[in-house]
Amino acid sequence: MAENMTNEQRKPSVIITIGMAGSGKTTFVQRINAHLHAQQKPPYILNLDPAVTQLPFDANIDIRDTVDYAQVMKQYKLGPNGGILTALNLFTTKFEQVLALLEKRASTVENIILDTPGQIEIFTWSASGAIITDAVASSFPTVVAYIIDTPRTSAPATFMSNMLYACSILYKTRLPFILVFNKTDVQSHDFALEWMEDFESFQEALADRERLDADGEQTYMSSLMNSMSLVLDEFYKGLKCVGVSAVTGAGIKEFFTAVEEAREEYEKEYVPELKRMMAEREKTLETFKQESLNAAMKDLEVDKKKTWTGPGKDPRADQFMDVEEENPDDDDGDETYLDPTHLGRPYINLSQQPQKGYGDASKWPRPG
Ligand SMILES: Nc1nc2c(ncn2[C@@H]2O[C@H](COP(=O)(O)OP(=O)(O)OP(=O)(O)O)[C@@H](O)[C@H]2O)c(=O)[nH]1
Repeated sequence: MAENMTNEQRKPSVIITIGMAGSGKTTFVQRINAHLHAQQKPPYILNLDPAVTQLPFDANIDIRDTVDYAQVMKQYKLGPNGGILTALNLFTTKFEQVLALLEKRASTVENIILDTPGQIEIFTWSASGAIITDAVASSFPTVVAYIIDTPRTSAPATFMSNMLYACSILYKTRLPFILVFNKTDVQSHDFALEWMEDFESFQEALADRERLDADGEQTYMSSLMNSMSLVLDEFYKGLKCVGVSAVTGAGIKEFFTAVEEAREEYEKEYVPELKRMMAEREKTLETFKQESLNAAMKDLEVDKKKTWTGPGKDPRADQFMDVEEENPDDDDGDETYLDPTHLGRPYINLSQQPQKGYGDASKWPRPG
């Protein structure tokens, strides 16, 4: 798909930067921004962190322009994390406008970068984070850049926790994933590559730090870590890894090579899955609509056939015939035949227009 596109048609890549607090997301965004500016290809940047006080780059769209995080905390009597989450939720209600702006700029930029809140779970485990991710991924080739603080991940247990977190995000978003080992100016990421490529070397690193219980047996923690590292071995297989230093700029070129590869993966794997999901959702919705309609018609039919045992003519007979022509202003108190609420189950309101925008889940399904 991507290969056939001319430059005019080529959509920008969206890079979503995610990482633990202090891993260097903002510095990394600043670095790739400088790199792209030096190549005369300025990116379009979205800041999604309402609590950041100073940004070392100019964001084209800044959540802080829309939502006053301090005011949100005060107004809703929230703590810092609740305030950030609520601010993000409020911003997400306007995300269709953000998408419209991105679409408008799509022909003039090659990269769109999202800087996410410092507290990783606010983006990765919130409905807003999922809506934003699905929305951009349904419109543009999107990759997740998972920023890792390399020096702080050099202990096997910490490394594994970080990888498990990365794994959970990968399975949640289903998007192409790049592990960005940051701060390589302080410590090289070679140890991580070795652990990821060679399962036994990681096992050895674990064994070096293994604590045995009083009987000289493996502790529960040690055996748990061994089992989990086996699971992760599978996860590492499809991953792209780069070592960078957001401070010195080392590895940034390699990062963009990885983005290019991830883009192809998006086209090959994410897009077909997205299309399949959309078609499936459309089909389910159609079936549900038809079933609701059939059920309503059947109920109507049953009622119609009920033998009238009262005196004189069946008073409902006229209503059955008049259903289509009925004047809504004639309130005779007995016009519930076509009101599906009496069925006591969800129904499709055929008169309701599909809701456009962020809430339209059928537009932004999540593959998988
Ligand atoms: N040595 C070194 N320090 C770095 C690098 N990248 C970031 N830092 C430092 O790491 C600290 C955190 O960097 P930030 O960019 O604020 O990290 P962040 O993930 O955006 O932080 P929050 O959003 O507040 O969670 C700062 O002191 C940076 O100077 C790097 O490549 N090398």
